[in-house]
Amino acid sequence: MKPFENIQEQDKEKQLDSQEVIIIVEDLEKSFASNHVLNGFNMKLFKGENLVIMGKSGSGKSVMIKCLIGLMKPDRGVINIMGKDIVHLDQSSLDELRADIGFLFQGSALYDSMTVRENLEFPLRRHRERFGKNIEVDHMVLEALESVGLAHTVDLMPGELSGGMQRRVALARTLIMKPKIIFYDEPTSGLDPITSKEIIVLMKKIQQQYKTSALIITHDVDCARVISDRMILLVDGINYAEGTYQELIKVDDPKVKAFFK
Ligand SMILES: Nc1ncnc2c1ncn2[C@@H]1O[C@H](COP(=O)(O)OP(=O)(O)OP(=O)(O)O)[C@@H](O)[C@H]1O
Repeated sequence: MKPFENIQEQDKEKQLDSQEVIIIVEDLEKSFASNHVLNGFNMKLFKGENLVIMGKSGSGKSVMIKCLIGLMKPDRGVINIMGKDIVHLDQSSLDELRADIGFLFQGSALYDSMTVRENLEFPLRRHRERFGKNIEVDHMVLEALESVGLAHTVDLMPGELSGGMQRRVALARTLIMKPKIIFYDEPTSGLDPITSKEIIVLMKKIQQQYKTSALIITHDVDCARVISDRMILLVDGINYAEGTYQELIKVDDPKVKAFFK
């Protein structure tokens, strides 16, 4: 099946071509026996943008992310992140690169037996060399918590926080590493609409404050509408349609329409 194309998107592509590209994915293929999950997926993430990828359950979003972070080898294709060829990178270079990438995954839970402060200190201690000997741990912890509006929870245990607050602390734990790119996997899943909105607003604020580039996987159309500068719809293992939310909702193609019902 030929990917859906639209003229506005091609114009946008020309405009975006002048911007710095942070991630390039070309012709990505990944199969499990006869299950062809990715069939030539292409993607570019531009500096400073929030790119949303939507795909129905089982469409290969997690497989794609695993390939991007080097946890899974694609069968074919190019993955380049900040100039590094991920598919052929050795383990230590991969670890180094991953330190520049923040993750907020569904499973990125806090450590229940540690206070909020200890949870945030944990990645800092693991990557101490990244910030040098004289890092001001207390300051960094509070700064990260302040940016998610939760400085007052620093000495609480995760169990004393609501689900939404826990997710914000997990986000602070990601931010403390000063990532250049953030991967969000279903950032609003399991949250009520009001809390989801708070997280979405926060993600937008973080993009502006930290100048991060973000790849966001979500099923949440509201989240996609608010957060995305651009969207890719993953269908049949390819980037079936691309564009801004406003462009895509006008597309008269049944597979595209199915996303916005
Ligand atoms: N390690 C694996 N071995 C075999 N098949 C796999 C493996 N990982 C993923 N798959 C298959 O790849 C397909 C895509 O899975 P993936 O988890 O990427 O979907 P997804 O789009 O993230 O779905 P969801 O939105 O439900 O999380 C599925 O058919 C899944 O069974």
